[in-house]
Amino acid sequence: MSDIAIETEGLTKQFGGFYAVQGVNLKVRRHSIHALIGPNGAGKSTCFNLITKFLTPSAGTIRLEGKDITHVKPAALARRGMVRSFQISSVFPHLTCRENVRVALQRQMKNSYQFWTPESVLNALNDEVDAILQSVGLFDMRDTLAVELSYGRKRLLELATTLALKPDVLLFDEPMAGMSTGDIQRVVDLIRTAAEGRTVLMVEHNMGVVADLCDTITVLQRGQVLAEGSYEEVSKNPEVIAAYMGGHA
Ligand SMILES: Nc1ncnc2c1ncn2[C@@H]1O[C@H](COP(=O)(O)OP(=O)(O)OP(=O)(O)O)[C@@H](O)[C@H]1O
Repeated sequence: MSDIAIETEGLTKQFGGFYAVQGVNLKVRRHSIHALIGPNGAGKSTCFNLITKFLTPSAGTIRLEGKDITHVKPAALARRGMVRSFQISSVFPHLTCRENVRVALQRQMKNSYQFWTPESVLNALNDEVDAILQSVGLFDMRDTLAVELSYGRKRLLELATTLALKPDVLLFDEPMAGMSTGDIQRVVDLIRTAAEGRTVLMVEHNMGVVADLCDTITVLQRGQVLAEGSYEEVSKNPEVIAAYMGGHA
């Protein structure tokens, strides 16, 4: 078995005549933490949205564990073990933290439509729910409605619901965006823990986080791969430095 979890070949997205992503060949090693970085407008979000199937590529292929997923629907990806985190939509505002995580666990157990599941069975899930809430630091707020949580805590709850799905591959789009310094450190620690035995691909602007957390970094510029390697390697690359200076980043 190859050690590549996600692979893109010639990945391309055109908007009108404009190439937002052009011929991107990406290899994300299994059980690594891989970041997509680059100056504003480099094509990171487009690339990420192509891989998570929120956008349809104009050309190219995407493989997950060697299987072509180019035409697989986003909802079907979760069943293949690939889950995109930090979608506000993954949290139900009028359910408590506990209920939110429980719903996600039930989804993972493919019980989501069994509304008649006896309360005793559901209660058996509570230990697992509480363990997940502990791990993200929300145990004390287990009975609080999601809508009442601060922004940072809502994001932690989203991470909890994502972890409850037990994904093999976790995808994060700017997981630190809008978070306080304290929450950033918590999420860095959480992602590091969550990444054990999993593959993580993320778009991240915070270079401190990228340096601290990521094994491999792909630098995009004008829709193409400019450089790839460890943070040490790419941060010394003169072309990368020039790209960031040009982008005033
Ligand atoms: N739906 C769209 N229609 C037309 N152009 C688009 C569309 N989405 C993105 N683009 C363009 O594609 C290019 C890449 O955008 P993208 O958002 O992928 O870059 P990015 O690297 O994520 O940037 P940022 O760091 O600013 O989020 C930009 O020039 C953007 O204007």
